Amino acid sequence: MTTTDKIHQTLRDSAGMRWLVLLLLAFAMFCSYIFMDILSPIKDLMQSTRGWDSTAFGTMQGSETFLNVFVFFLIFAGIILDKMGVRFTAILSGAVMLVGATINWYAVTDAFQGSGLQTWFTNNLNYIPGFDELGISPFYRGMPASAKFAAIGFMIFGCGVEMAGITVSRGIVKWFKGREMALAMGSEMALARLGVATCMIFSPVFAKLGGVIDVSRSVAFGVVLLLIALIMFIVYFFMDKKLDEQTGEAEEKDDPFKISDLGTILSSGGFWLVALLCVLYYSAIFPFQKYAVNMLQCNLVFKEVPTDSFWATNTVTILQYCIMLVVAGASFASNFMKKASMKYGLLTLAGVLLTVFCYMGYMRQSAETVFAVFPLLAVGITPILGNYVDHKGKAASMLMIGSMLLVLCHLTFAFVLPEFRDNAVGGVVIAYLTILVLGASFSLVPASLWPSVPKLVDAKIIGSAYALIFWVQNIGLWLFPLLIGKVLDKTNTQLVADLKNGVITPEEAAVSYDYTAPLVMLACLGVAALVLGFILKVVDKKKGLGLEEPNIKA
Ligand SMILES: N[C@@H](Cc1c[nH]cn1)C(=O)NCC(=O)O
Repeated sequence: MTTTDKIHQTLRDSAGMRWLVLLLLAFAMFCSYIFMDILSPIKDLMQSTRGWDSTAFGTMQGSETFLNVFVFFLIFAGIILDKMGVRFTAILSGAVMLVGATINWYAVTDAFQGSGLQTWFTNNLNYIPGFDELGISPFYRGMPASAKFAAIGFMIFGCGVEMAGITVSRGIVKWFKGREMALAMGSEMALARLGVATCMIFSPVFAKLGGVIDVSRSVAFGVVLLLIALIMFIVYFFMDKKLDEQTGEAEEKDDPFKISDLGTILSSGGFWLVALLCVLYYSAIFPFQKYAVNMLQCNLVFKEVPTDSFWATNTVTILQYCIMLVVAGASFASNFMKKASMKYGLLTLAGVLLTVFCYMGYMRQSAETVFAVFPLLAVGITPILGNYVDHKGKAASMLMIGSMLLVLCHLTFAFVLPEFRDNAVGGVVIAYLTILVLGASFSLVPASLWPSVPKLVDAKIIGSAYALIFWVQNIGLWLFPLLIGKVLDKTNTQLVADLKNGVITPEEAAVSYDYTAPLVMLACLGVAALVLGFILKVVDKKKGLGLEEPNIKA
């Protein structure tokens, strides 16, 4: 390398620095995905220790996207990102997530119980003029005070996490454009999926640590991770600043946000088809994730796990997690090295380890370790499918196959799994197979949906297009956790009455719900997504949108 080359080299030109930036951004997203579902695997404990019935749980979980949807925060986040640039918005989103998470944590601590704040929240926020009339209030009369206050924290966190999502994507484009961009995006998404598996496994471990149940420990674990995420964003800030000093470019000034962009995007028929497919598909996935562990608890018989010693309780769980890291590492290495033989060798290894993982989960027999395989398969195959779309295309077909698998899985959970309630082995096998197929669906759709957006809108307005799709998606992510909770309480009237009359304990009630109705509702979303996928394929053929074409043409 000559002296001139050295002078012109920026941080972005160094592969090590580029991947370090990706690690910082992806790890921050990993932490935020952990917090997003931190309460999901302990729904039963929220009911037995904090009195959150399914409606309270669902209302609190749905509140995450409330401000994004109804106060249009996601659109503002897009504007802030355009005006202030990636590094400022990254730190802002990290700080917003941390503030929201801390409020959320305080709401579920013992200190909140019996405090003046609890009394205030019990007597107030029962009615929000305007929102109540429309039936979209994030609070209701009789909602436990801890759930109301937690919902406020989760709303603030939700603003931060969606802002972080669009900021990280823009950051990856800034550092990887013209280089390994698809691999970088796939790896970031894979690490986010690993975050979901991490919280499914570790949230209950923290809540039950030492045999004493304390749900606030799980949330505290998430808060600490979000603090680390903020530190990651701060380190990114300095690296990004250095890059701009080296290139002499002003940040993001070439792509400012204009209101007229929204009109351009909204007038595209293809954009609407993809946005609607996105809201239908993700509404049947992310809200389901919040109830899945409890659904398994209600449908499967699990062995009692000893709680007297940490290692007796958690050795298998920790080993499972280590195997999961190996699977994720193998998938990443196979993509990074881009060698077919290496890829299949590592995939075989991942398959073998996955089998061991499932067997260990079966031995350990707990709902959260069974469900933890769901994001695991997505970790393994999302980057590979992304690579397939890049080189072979077929995105519209993959959207249809993904939706079809989704319908199949929800119907199996609704009608086949309950038939195996008294058959410990059969039930766990059906659960594992269905979760693995659902994981494959969760790889097919994101890997084909997100790269299709640039084919439908102009590159100049891609940031606004993603913000708008996330906004439409957030409507479903607000509505469906809430609807699942309400439908659960409405279709389990005997259980709700027995709990009220003291016939059963909160512990028994928490794991005795019949999930058939909510699962059928989610399967219907999948059917609607499938129909839209079919229409998209027809429109693509007629109008030549290029969705079935590869991204990289030889
Ligand atoms: N809207 C984002 C992040 C998210 C997840 N749950 C709630 N918000 C998103 O959809 N990201 C894409 C993905 O596939 O994770």
